[in-house]
Amino acid sequence: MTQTSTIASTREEFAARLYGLRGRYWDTHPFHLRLHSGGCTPPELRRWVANRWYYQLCLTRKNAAIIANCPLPEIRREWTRRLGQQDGPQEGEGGLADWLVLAEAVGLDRAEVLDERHVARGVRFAVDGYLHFCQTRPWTEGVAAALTEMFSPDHMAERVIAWQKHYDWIDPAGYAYFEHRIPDARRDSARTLDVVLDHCVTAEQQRAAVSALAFKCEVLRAMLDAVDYGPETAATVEAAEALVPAGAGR
Ligand SMILES: O=C(O)c1cc(C(=O)O)c2c(n1)C(=O)C(=O)c1cc(C(=O)O)[nH]c1-2
Repeated sequence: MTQTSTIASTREEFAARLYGLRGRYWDTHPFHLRLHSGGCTPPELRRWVANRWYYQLCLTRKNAAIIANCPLPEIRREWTRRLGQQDGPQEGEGGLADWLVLAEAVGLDRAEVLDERHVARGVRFAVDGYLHFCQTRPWTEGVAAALTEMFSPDHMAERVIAWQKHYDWIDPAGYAYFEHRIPDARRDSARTLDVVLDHCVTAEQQRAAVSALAFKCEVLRAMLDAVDYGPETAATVEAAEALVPAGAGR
């Protein structure tokens, strides 16, 4: 029988345990490797962008859930700043607006992103699972799950270089999202790590934080499994209704 330790790690050991999950980050997923090596077709690249939209949409809601679950005013005050990052101070500004510019830069219409027609069912389940996790777990675990951002800046920077090299048909205006996000992610993730190290101090809390970060790595990789699988999307109401024989039940 394996014994789970009841002795908390030191701050340094705990940070090393969190960094230890680096290998499970989505940068090494086969789809990302292919995307960065120039092996994706334009429709595949568009599928990645249209599916990531669903993740971007979830970010403000999961941050609001973390705030709702947190009893500490100083953390709530600080986390509130993150609510504006995707939504922006007004219409047409912020991360979501930048993502729509990216979508157009790769040849998608705004409408087909907004109506989520390309969102794969696996992406929907993975992202909804992440939101549910942040809504139902202690706030410290929601914060720990955001630590994938520690691994994201280099990956995002490599993405921009790879796309510019291999997909020169992309309108450069589309890179604004990553240009804004890379410095923000460096700053946010350093702060997120401090919050986790400060507030997860018992062996149990530290174990839960490591497991939250592992879960988030699985969420991100599951999204890519679904994007890699193909263009089949989740059944919409319209698609379900199309299966009903004409006149049936009417
Ligand atoms: O493009 C990427 O590879 C990537 C990864 C991640 C991540 O690792 O969670 C985020 C983002 N981008 C991102 O743009 C973003 O706003 C973001 C917020 C969060 C989070 O968990 O709070 N992760 C990420």
